[in-house]
Amino acid sequence: MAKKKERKVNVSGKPKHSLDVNRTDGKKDSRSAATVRRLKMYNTRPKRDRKGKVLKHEFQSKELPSTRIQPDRRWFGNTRVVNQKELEFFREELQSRLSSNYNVLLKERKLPMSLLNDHQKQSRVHLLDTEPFEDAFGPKKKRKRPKLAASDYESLVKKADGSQDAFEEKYGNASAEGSEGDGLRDLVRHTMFEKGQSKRIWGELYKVIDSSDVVVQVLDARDPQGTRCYHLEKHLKEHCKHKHMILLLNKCDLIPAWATKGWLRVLSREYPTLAFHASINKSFGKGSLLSVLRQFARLKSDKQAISVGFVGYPNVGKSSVINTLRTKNVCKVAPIPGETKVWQYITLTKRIFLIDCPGVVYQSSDTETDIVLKGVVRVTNLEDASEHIGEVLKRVKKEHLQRAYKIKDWEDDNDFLVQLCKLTGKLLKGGEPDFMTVAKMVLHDWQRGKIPFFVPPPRQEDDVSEEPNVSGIEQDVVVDSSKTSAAFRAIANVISSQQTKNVPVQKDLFSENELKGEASESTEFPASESTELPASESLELPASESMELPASELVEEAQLTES
Ligand SMILES: Nc1nc2c(ncn2[C@@H]2O[C@H](COP(=O)(O)OP(=O)(O)OP(=O)(O)O)[C@@H](O)[C@H]2O)c(=O)[nH]1
Repeated sequence: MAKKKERKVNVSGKPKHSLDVNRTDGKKDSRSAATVRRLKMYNTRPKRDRKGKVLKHEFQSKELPSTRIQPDRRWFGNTRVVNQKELEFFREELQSRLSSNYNVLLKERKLPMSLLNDHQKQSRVHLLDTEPFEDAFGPKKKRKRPKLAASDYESLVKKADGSQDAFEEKYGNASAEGSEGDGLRDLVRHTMFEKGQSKRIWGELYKVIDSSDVVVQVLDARDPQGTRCYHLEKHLKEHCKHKHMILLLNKCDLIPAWATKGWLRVLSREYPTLAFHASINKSFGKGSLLSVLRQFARLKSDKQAISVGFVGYPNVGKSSVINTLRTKNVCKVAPIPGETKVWQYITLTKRIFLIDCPGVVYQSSDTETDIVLKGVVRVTNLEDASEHIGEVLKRVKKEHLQRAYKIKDWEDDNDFLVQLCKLTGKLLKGGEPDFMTVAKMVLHDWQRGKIPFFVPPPRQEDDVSEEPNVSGIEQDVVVDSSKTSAAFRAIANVISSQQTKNVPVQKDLFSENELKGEASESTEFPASESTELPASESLELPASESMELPASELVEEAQLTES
């Protein structure tokens, strides 16, 4: 009889089995209970009949034994399955938040954004990049027939022609007109008219945007839409969804209060908008802007400090706004455009940094005169200033010009300049009128706001319900904390309360009628918002506006100009 093989005895008494939790085996790390459980799981095999059909499996559902779960590694990953309804709801909700300028996604990375962009991926399939033509479309093609909007080649060509015509009608004519209108002049346009458009300036702008959490777009209250940079807004919307943008209507002292309020209503439908008058001693809107910035700092509580970038057209008063906030001349200010050359960091409080940016102009169809009148070009550099005077005479009311220059009447711009030369004694040799000097004088006055001019806000009889969307500042979809919603509510309150304040106006610029202006005609402004202020008070600050920064919050100013 063969001797029974003796089992090896574990002399040490320590278990050695690989699936034993207590195994130490002389190694540093023993297997954890979870690892052992997992390893055991791999050992379970289904029970099959002779033909190989699964009869029973440990992981099979007891209620529905014949159901099998499709194996997929995603079951074990960090993913969630949602049904179509939930997905649609998510898409709609997020899309509406994204399209509103009052909402910002604070933590975009925590959202499955790819669910929104799925269709975009599909619409850009570059078939021939991945497959040879023969495989995709050849006679022995391996793929299904693509879905074409046309049944045969002719109708496809017809459709393509039709859409080309439609495109040309929409854009072609515009470009043709543009090139006709400007003609050769465009080619010889002085580089001076491309101020604020250079690569260097745009580089500065992008540096400021990249470093900012909140972007304040400063607009000239006299022509807010004309000094808006839509390109920048689009860029922020598309590429920097987590950055907040607010509009600041600066120089509101140069337009009647009803116009300021009208613009506030119109613009705040798109972005949170505040009115501002930059002045170190007698400012307006400083308190409101400071509290809005503080709320933004609260919103970004995960950061030590927030940076606020001031961007906008040249000469709209970006540096002046920063000086007003600091109650100190920390940035260079000048009545000429292009004073700020490089970006500049200013410390406002321990939690808020301000960044001044050089004025930026986006290429548009503006004529040379438009560019001059927007204050982009330095008047002293103009070769022929008198050619822009016609437009000034068109835009400014006659009574203002009569009052400013003491000229009673004129036939055209030439006659106006001749009379002005005589009145001011600007004559060349032989008594010839010095058009150049007086034209520059008028343009200087225009740029500095000495001749009253403003673009009135669009009328809004249409909708009472379409009140400024300040209440639209709601809590974010993602960060749904009470702190966030409190901050947004506070910002909304500041913005709406500013619309009921008395806006200071330089009274001597306008006639009584203009100051009352549309306000008296309009039913939109309640009596409490009357723009009427005693002359002595015309530039006084409302009590709540005289908000100073607490001394403790002010830290040493640090001007870090670009090295
Ligand atoms: N009346 C009035 N003038 C203002 C106001 N804010 C600024 N200004 C004037 O506008 C001019 C331009 O101001 P800046 O602060 O240099 O403008 P900027 O936008 O920094 O200009 P760049 O350096 O070209 O970018 C100065 O003469 C200011 O005095 C305002 O609220 N009211």
